[in-house]
Amino acid sequence: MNTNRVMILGASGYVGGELLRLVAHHPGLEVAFACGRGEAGKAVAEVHPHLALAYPDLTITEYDPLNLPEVDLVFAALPHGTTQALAPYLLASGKPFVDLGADFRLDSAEDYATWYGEPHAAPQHLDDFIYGIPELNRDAIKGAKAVATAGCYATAAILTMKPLVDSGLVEAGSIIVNGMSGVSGAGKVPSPKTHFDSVHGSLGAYGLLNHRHTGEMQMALGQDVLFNPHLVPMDRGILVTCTAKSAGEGDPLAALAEAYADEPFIHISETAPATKAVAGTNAVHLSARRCARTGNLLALGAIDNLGKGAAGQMIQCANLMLGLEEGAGLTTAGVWP
Ligand SMILES: NC(=O)C1=CN([C@@H]2O[C@H](COP(=O)(O)OP(=O)(O)OC[C@H]3O[C@@H](n4cnc5c(N)ncnc54)[C@H](OP(=O)(O)O)[C@@H]3O)[C@@H](O)[C@H]2O)C=CC1
Ligand SMILES: CC(=O)N[C@@H](CCC(=O)OP(=O)(O)O)C(=O)O
Repeated sequence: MNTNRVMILGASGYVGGELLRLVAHHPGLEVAFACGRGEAGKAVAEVHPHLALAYPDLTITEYDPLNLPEVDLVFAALPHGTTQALAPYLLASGKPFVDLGADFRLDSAEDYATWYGEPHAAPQHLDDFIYGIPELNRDAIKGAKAVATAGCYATAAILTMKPLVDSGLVEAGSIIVNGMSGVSGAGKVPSPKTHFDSVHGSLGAYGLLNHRHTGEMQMALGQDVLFNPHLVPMDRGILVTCTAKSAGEGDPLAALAEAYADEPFIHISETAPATKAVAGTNAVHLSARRCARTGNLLALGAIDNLGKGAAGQMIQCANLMLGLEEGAGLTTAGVWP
């Protein structure tokens, strides 16, 4: 397999660290530049000690969007808003670009303003990006120069509910997504809400009624969604427990099995999924059933927020864009316990 040289923007962050970890074992990618901001000048082994053996000589560097080096693909795992300023340069360079921030995920500048509370700074480039969930948009991603990979909660909720919606099993507007995330979903910089003392031994809801991932869920599912996120005292993982009123008699588990029969990263089971089984992987574990008493639908999905919810999905998209095998570098099995 040819080796493609990649540049990682945000390499000193949590997702950037996960990208570095996955690229270290990828047969078709190698890290040419690992870029950061405040951590520039430090060794990768200092910023990410778990990667010391994989990258003994690599240093985090600054980057200049006006002088992008010769690379085969750019990954960006930067705070929301940052790539709106970078996109014009990256797109002009013609280099394949996989973005993880929310800047180019939504269909319109109006939707972005609704969910992010600020005007979009580069609305002319919204149409240049394909929404990055390969199980939904594989062919479009293959031909894309720029992909905006989905948010972590959104990935879990969309993959869990879309087959049920597409099979006509869901009464429109009745979907409720209860999402539970590990604290790494909030990035590496602690806040009063993510401080150890706030999270340890506690479970709380946040972002009620207006969490920004609701917009992505509604865009992909084509109907209103009530999304209830919760912060869980664990490092990694997202579980979504979704309910909806039933609009048909079909079996929701069969709908999942049929929709994802050929999907290498999706595992369907009668057993309710849990986050630990997907930790460190690109796997999506799904289950669904109908409540015999109420007739309501229940569907569950588990992913690693840093894996399929972030770096894993970015690499899956990059593989498609570069013409590599879709699962290259993503075959890691989980760990247990
Ligand atoms: N964590 C998760 O599970 C998921 C995160 N995301 C999204 O991915 C992106 C990255 O998340 P995450 O890795 O958790 O965040 P972190 O806070 O852990 O890392 C942010 C990275 O961006 C760099 N950075 C910060 N501010 C700027 C800036 N103004 N200009 C350039 N670089 C900057 C930091 O560099 P330095 O530290 O050197 O200053 C660091 O490398 C975010 O948009 C996030 O919403 C999406 C899905 C899941
Ligand atoms: C636990 C936690 O705080 N999770 C983040 C998840 C979103 C995120 O990381 O951003 P993306 O939109 O890029 O996925 C949050 O609720 O804001």
